[in-house]
Amino acid sequence: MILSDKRILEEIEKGTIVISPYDRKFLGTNSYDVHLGKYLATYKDRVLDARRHNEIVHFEIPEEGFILQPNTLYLGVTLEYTETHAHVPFLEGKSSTGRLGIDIHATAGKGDVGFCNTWTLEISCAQPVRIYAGMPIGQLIYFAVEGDVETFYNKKGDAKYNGRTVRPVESMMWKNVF
Ligand SMILES: Nc1ccn([C@H]2C[C@H](O)[C@@H](COP(=O)(O)OP(=O)(O)OP(=O)(O)O)O2)c(=O)n1
Repeated sequence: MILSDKRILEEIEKGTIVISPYDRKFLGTNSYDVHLGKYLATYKDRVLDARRHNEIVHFEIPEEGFILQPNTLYLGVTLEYTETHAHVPFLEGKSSTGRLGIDIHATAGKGDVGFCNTWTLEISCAQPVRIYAGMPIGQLIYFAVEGDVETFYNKKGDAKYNGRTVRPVESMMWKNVF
């Protein structure tokens, strides 16, 4: 079950959903619009290695915007810091973003109950496209959970992406043992 606008508002009032900054006008019928933060990053190396810590270089989107190029993975970040303590948050693109040929996540759209942070975006594009800090980029939807949660993401000792990061966070796949 996906939460409606009224339910999202109730959860925000209870504190079980936190979205910061928050503006009522960004609440849709059953989603909340999130915006692109000013930091982007790209990997230093062209060839990535899933077993290694692949380092990234951060940069700021200038006032006049930044042109994304195809065949490059950009890491972006939502302007919004979020906390979701009782539901499963999902990050989805916006139709208007998709119609510009922009993908905002690569395979990972699901969040965990207890996730507290900004969202890292794995951005790619179909053709060159200029993007701007602060533009609407995606939407959060919230699912009700069936059953009790044993380990909330923010209580998991090995959670890789919890925290309060204003810049995108690179893959921590290297922390998995395989
Ligand atoms: N595009 C996305 C998708 C998810 N997340 C956040 C919300 C999730 O709660 C958290 C962890 O996501 P996964 O469980 O998919 O990631 P991993 O399994 O790789 O990491 P972990 O071992 O920490 O669970 O990352 C994010 O910032 N950006």
